[in-house]
Amino acid sequence: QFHMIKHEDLTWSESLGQGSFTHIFRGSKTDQRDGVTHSTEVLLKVLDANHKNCWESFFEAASLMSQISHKHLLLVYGISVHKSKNIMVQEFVKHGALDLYLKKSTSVSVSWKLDVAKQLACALNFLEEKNIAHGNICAKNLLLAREGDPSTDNSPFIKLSDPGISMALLGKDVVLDRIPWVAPEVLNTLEIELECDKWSFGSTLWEIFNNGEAPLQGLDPIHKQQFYEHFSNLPALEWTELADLISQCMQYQPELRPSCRSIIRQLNSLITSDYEILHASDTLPK
Ligand SMILES: N#Cc1ccc(Nc2nc(N)cc(-n3ccc(CO)n3)n2)cc1
Repeated sequence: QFHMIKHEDLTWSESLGQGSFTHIFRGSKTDQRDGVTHSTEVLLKVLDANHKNCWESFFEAASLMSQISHKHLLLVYGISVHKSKNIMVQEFVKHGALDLYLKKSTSVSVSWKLDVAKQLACALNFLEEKNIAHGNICAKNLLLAREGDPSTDNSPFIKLSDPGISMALLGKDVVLDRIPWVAPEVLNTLEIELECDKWSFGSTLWEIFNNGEAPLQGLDPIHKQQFYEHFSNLPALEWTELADLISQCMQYQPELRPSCRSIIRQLNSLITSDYEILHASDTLPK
């Protein structure tokens, strides 16, 4: 169910960082189509050699992304296995991960952030309709394909990345480090259900409206675990309507979390105009 890409058709460029048990590199792939050689810029995601036992889960995550296609889901061209290297070949998304982009950009507008939130909600709605749980929703896994330009007011465009290695195979320390994105019930079951993605969506909303700042970033794993044991909530955003949506998503009882349709409806009803005017100070152009 996968397109296999020959290793000799891949060119490797610089390292772009790492994820859980993976390294990512910029690169390119060449392929012949009707006798013509095409070279495409790609993102090469390599599974660490010392986590080779995770290769099924690594490729399962990729196959999830290539069995279904949606404008806000990352395109996976295929996989390449060479000696001990397991490689996922993804479309190269121009502006990279949203968390880094938000940290770098001094001020993106409230409507820009809402637009990104709506796109993520649409991607989740699409997955929910197919009864597919993603399991790793966070700003680091939102990729910015188009910046959107404040002056011409054209909007950003994001793509949701692959979920990566499944929770069951990640160590407890990695799972604890994913607090508060990982839903509380997952700590016991290590199983990902649709409701888990709603919890993660709430945490990702918090990140987006806190300019990419990671929630609970200062806490060590023990204190992160206590955050759940004490049924704590993230600090509320000033924008109460948005803070309400985040707390609906981040309810400890999974069945009480809103459907994607409800999330989309609530996002659409958030009036950016008065909020933007009320808080014009923190959205001044750079
Ligand atoms: N400077 C810079 C820069 C870095 C990366 C890209 N592009 C890209 N394309 C993808 N398909 C996936 C990713 N990812 C980045 C983190 C993750 C974790 O999941 N993925 N980055 C573009 C610019």
